[in-house]
Amino acid sequence: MLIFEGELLMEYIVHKFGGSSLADEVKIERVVNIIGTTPQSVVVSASGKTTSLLKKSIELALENKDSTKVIAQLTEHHLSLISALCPEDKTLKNTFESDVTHLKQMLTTIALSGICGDALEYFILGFGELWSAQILTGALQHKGINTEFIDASKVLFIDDNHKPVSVDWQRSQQAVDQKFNDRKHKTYIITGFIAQNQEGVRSILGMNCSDYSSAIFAKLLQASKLVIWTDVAGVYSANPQVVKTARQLKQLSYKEALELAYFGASVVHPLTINPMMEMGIPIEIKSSYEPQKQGTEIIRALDKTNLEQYLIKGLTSISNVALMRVQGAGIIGVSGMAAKVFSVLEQSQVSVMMISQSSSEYSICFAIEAKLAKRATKALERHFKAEIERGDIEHIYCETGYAMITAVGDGLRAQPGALARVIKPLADAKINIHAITQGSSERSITVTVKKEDEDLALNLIHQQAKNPPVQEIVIALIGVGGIGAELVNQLKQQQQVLHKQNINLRLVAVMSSTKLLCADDLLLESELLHQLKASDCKADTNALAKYLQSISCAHKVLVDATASVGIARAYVDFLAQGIHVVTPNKYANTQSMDYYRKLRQVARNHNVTFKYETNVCAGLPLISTLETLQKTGDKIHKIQGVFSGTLSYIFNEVNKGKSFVESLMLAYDKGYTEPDPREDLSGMDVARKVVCLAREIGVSLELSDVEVQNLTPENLRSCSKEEFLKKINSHDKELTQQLKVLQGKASALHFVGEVSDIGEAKVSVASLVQNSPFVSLDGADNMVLIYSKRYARSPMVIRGAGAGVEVTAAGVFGDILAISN
Ligand SMILES: Nc1ncnc2c1ncn2[C@@H]1O[C@H](COP(=O)(O)OP(=O)(O)O)[C@@H](O)[C@H]1O
Ligand SMILES: N[C@@H](CC(=O)OP(=O)(O)O)C(=O)O
Repeated sequence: MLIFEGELLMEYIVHKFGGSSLADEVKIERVVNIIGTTPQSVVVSASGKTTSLLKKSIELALENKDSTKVIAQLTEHHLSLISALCPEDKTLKNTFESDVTHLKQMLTTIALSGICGDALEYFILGFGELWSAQILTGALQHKGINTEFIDASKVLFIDDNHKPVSVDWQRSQQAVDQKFNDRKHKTYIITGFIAQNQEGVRSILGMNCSDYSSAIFAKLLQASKLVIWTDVAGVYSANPQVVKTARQLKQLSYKEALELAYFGASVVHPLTINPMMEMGIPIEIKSSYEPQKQGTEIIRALDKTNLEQYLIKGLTSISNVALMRVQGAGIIGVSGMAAKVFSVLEQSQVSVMMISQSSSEYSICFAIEAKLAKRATKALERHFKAEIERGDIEHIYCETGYAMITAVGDGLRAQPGALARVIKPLADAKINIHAITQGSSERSITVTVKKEDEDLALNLIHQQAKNPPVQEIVIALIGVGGIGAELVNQLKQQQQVLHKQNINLRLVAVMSSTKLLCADDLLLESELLHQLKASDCKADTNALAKYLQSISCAHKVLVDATASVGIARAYVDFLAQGIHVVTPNKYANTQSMDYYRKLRQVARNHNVTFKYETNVCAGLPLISTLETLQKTGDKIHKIQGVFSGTLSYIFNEVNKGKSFVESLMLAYDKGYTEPDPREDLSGMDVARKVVCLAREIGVSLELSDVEVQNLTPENLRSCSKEEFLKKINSHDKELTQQLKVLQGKASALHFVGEVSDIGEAKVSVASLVQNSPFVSLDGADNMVLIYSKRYARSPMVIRGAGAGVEVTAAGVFGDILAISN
C-alpha cells in the first residue's frame, strides 16, 4: 500500500512482462491494453529472443566470425516494432540506430582482440531491455497515456563482483524515491535485467533475472502486489510445454515457489521470491495472452484444503546437467574430503546442484551445469594432482548429457512408498536413473536421467502426482468400420467417467485404409470421421508409429479394428517400439506358430502387452478365463464351442424345422452373415478361432492342421458372390437332406469347433444329444464348453452374444483398460 500526501492509494501494482509477452507487435499491443491508463510501474524484459541473439553476436565475434546477419535480424525486428507502435517517435529511432552503431563497434573490438571481459559482455546484453522499454513507452505515449521510461542502470545499484549480485538497497531506495516522484499520475516503464555496478558501469543482475528486477522494484516502491505476466497462465504442476496434463496451481507458498523455481521451473526466477517473502508482497503469475484467466498466487499462508490430494505438488527439470564423480580408495575415511572437493568448486564459482556420497565414502558424486563441467574438472584435477598421481583418486569422472528432475511436495514427506512411486514408473519404462537424492526436508526427490529420457520421465512421474496416481493411456485406432466407430463412441461416452476414476484416455490418432489423422485428443471432435476423410495425411503405419513415438506417455496402445493381414503383420514393429497392441483381428494369432511366438517374445522384451480377448466370441471373457485357469494351476483338456454367431443362428433355425437355405437367407437378410456368406459357410472363421484357442492352451497348431467341414457346395466355391446367391437355392434340397441324415435320431445340429490338449482340432456339423448344453442355444449366441482338470465332470460354460459391434468394441475397450492395471 502507498500513501500519497495523506491520501490512501489502495493498490500500487508493479508488473513484469517477460520476453515472450513482448515478442512481436501484436503481443506488445496486448501489453498496452493490459497496462491501460492506471498509473503503475512496469518492468520489462528484452523482446523475444533478443538477449540470446546479443549473446550469439558476442560468441561469433569472439570466434572472429561474421555477426552481421544476427545484427541485421535484431535491427529489423526492433525497427519494425518502432514503425508499427510509435511511428512518429524519431528520437527513439535515432537512439536505437546509434545503439546499433555502438554495438557493431564493440563487436569489432571483440573480434580484433579475441577477448570479451564480463563487464563488456554485460553491457552489450543490456541493450535488449533498453530497446524494449523505450518501445513500450513509445507505444503507450502514442495512445496518449502519461508514461516515463526509466533506465534501471540509473537507479538500481549493485555489486556484481560475486554471484548472485548483491543490491545496494539504501542507495537504490534514495534514487527510486527521487525518480518515481509522480507515481500518482504516471506509468513508469522500467528496464528489467540491468543495473549499475560498483564501478558505475551498466551491468546485469544475472541471466533471466528480469523477474528479480521486478521484485526489487516492487520492494523499493512498496507495491501492494507484483504481477508477473508471461506466456502461460501461472505456475503449473510441471512445464506445460512438456507435460500436456500438467495442472495449474492456484496457490503456492513462497517456500514452495522457491523450491520449484530453484529446481528449474523457469516461469519465475528463484531470486524473485526472497524480497517478496520478506515484505509479504503477494506475487501473481498470469498469461498476457489470456489476461482474463485466473493465474497463480504466491503468498505466505495457504488454503490448506485438498493438501493430501497430491503426492507431488510440482515437478521441475534442469536440462544440460553434468554428473561428476571423484572416486578412489584413497578418499575412504579421509576426513574433510567432501569439504575439500566442494570448496575447490566454490572457489571456481561452480555451484553444485545435487550431491550424493556413497556410504562407503568410496565416491562423491555431484551434479553441476554442463557448461561448467570443463572448469570444474580442471580445478579438481589441479587441486588433487598429487592424489591422482599416487592413485588415491582414480580419476575425476565427468559426463554431460544428463537432466535433473525434481519432484516437490509436502505429500512426499515421510510418506512410506513415496520414493518408490517416483522411481517405479521409470524402471518400468526402462529409464536408467544415474543418481538420486531425497532432500533433507523430504519435501523433494531428485533423479538424474539421460537427457533423451527427460520428457518421458517427467510425464511418467507426473502421473504419480495425484493420490491415487493417474493412469494415462493414449490410443491410436486403425480401422473405422463398425467396430472402430463404435469403439470411438464408447470411449467418448466413458472418457469423463473414467477421468473421475483417475484414468485419462486420449485418442491421438485414427487411420482408415486411405487417411491418417493425428491430434492431441480426437475424442473431443464431434465430426471425427469427416475430419479423417478430409485429412491431408495418407494412411501410413510408419508415420503413425512415429507420431506415437513423439508422445510421452506410459501406455500407448495401437488398436487394430481392421480385418487386414497387412496391419496384423505390422504388430511386431509397434510392440518393438514400446506400443501395446489390442485387436479383434484374428490374423496375427493364426499366422504361423513362429510369428505367434515372435509377437509374444517381442512384447515381453519391450515390456508391453498384446491383447486380443475379442478374437474368439467377441466380448465374452474366454481368453482371459483360460489364462486365469492355467495360471492358477488348472489343466485344460478340451474346448468345444459354437463359435460363429452366423452359423449358430442358421442352425437354430434349421433345428426349428426350416430348410438350410431358407435359414441362411434369413441370416443374410438380417445382416448376420459376412457380406459374402461363403466366408461363414467355409468354416475358416471358426477354424481360426480354434487355432487361437489351441495355442492359448499350449498346443502348437497351424491352421492347416484343423479338419474343416466346408458347408458351401463344391461347384459354388469359386464363382462370384452374386452367382452364389442366385444358385444356392437350387442346392437347398440336397443340403437339407444331408443335414437330416446327419441328425438321425439326435436332438439338434450345430456347427461346432473343438480342440483337445493332444492337438486334435476340427470344425464340423455335430449332431447333439438331448443333454448337450448346445441344444439350449438360441438366436445368434455363442457357447463355449471348457473341460479341464477342475471342470472334469461338467464343463465350465460361457455363453452369450459372440458377435456384434457393440459387444466386440466393449471387449476391445476392456483390453485397453486392462493394460493400465
Ligand atoms: N512449472 C511450470 N509452470 C509454468 N511454466 C513453466 C513451468 N516450468 C517451466 N515453465 C516454462 O516457463 C515458461 C515461461 O518462462 P519464460 O520463458 O522465462 O517466460 P518470459 O519470457 O515471460 O520470462 C513457460 O512457457 C513454460 O514453458
Ligand atoms: N532478457 C534477459 C532477462 C530475462 O529475464 O528475460 P525473460 O523475462 O524473458 O526470461 C534474459 O534473457 O536473460
